[in-house]
Amino acid sequence: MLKWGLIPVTDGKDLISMSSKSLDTHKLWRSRLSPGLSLRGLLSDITPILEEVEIFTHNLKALVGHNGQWGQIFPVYEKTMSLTYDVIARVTLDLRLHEQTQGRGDFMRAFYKLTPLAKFNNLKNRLERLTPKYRRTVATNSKVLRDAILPCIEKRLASSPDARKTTVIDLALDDIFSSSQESRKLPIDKELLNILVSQTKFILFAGGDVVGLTLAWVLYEIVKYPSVMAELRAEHDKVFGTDLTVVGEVLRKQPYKVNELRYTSAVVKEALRLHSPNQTLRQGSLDFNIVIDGTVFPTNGCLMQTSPGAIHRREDIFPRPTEFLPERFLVPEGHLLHPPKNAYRPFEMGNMRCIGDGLALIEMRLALLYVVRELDFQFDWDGWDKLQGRTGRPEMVFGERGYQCGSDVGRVKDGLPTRSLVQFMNNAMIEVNHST
Ligand code: HEM
Repeated sequence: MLKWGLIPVTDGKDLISMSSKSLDTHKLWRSRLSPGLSLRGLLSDITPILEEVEIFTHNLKALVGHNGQWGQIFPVYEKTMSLTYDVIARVTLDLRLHEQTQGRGDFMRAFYKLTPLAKFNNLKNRLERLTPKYRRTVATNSKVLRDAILPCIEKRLASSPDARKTTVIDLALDDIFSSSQESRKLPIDKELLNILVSQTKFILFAGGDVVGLTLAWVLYEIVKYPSVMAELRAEHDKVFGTDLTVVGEVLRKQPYKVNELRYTSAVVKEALRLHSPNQTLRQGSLDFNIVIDGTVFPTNGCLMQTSPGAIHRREDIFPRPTEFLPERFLVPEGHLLHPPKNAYRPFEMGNMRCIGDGLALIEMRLALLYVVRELDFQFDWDGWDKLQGRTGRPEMVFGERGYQCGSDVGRVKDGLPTRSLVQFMNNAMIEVNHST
């Protein structure tokens, strides 16, 4: 069922689709794709992530107001999304999308034509797949993606055996060729090439929107809680010193320093607690039943859904559930706020647990490190309503203008309309050069 849903995006040759057919194949490919996303793999070449975070910061700084004023309103979600796709494409395959510098390109346009076609297998959706329009959309846009991905894979294949290899696909290729008699060169088996294209698309699908969304929520929460913002800035000063111009240099020499940002990490985790994916899906099987109060529920032929977001807001598990309390992730075991074992699960658990959690956490920590000491933010829904010509009662959920809406992983209402301002530090305004 999951495989059927993913066919328009990945041709059904991706990690999740593999799990529907054979858990062993899923396990093998999971082990091949994981090294490039491991903490060690990512920190061994942090430059691509840093470069993209630096562009993100530069772009936000370009939107501050002049003379210490708040700048124009912009949906910050669009910026966080461009950042995450630029990062993930580089980390996966050294594919440069340039979404942050050149705006929406052909690749992402094609990608976003395909992803809404990932749907449940029901009569209506089966009929849709028979239409010429559906077939045309899939064929045209899949070609755009393949034409961009294939040359990158071929370049990786052609690279010298001694060249330093850090991307997800590079390390997967190392594994494939280390266990076979063949050497790492073209041409390779056509089906293997198809699988690599499919896995690349799937990694973007699984890890793109969700990181962009979470980062927007992190910003939302830290603006709501000024004491958290202050603590973040204090930690950044403590770990990296107060000279903001050397942060990149320090990180390039000592990437492991990012692990010293314990409070920043806790802030990201707490934002993920409150704004977790609404659902995750697993394929049921003959050998897996759910037992509730002694009643056995077979799962074969069903999709099972969990909702980490709902668990994370249970008061009996997470006391003061609606408050933003990063200290939950800093207090020792046994403390009332310490999350009980297995309760905190934004990346889910088990053999299909997220393999991109390390990248997500590093990227968000770095974005905060670069941005919060340079800029202040405010969210201006009233100003946004005016710009959109909206009148009438504002839409709210739980008394807040900022809420999650939309389908799939969702999006932040109105893309989180934001204004930014240069941050004052040590009574001196940080220089922001509007012309760069
Ligand atoms: C805040 C960020 C993220 C969240 C909340 C998240 C959440 C999840 C969850 C809940 C699952 C498990 C689904 C299930 O159990 O059925 C999952 C799987 C997965 N995620 Fe993530 N993810 C994030 C970022 C990423 C990133 C950045 C990548 C890639 C670079 C990624 C790649 C994957 C892959 C490949 C799987 C499938 C694993 C498998 O089937 O073995 N994710 N993610």
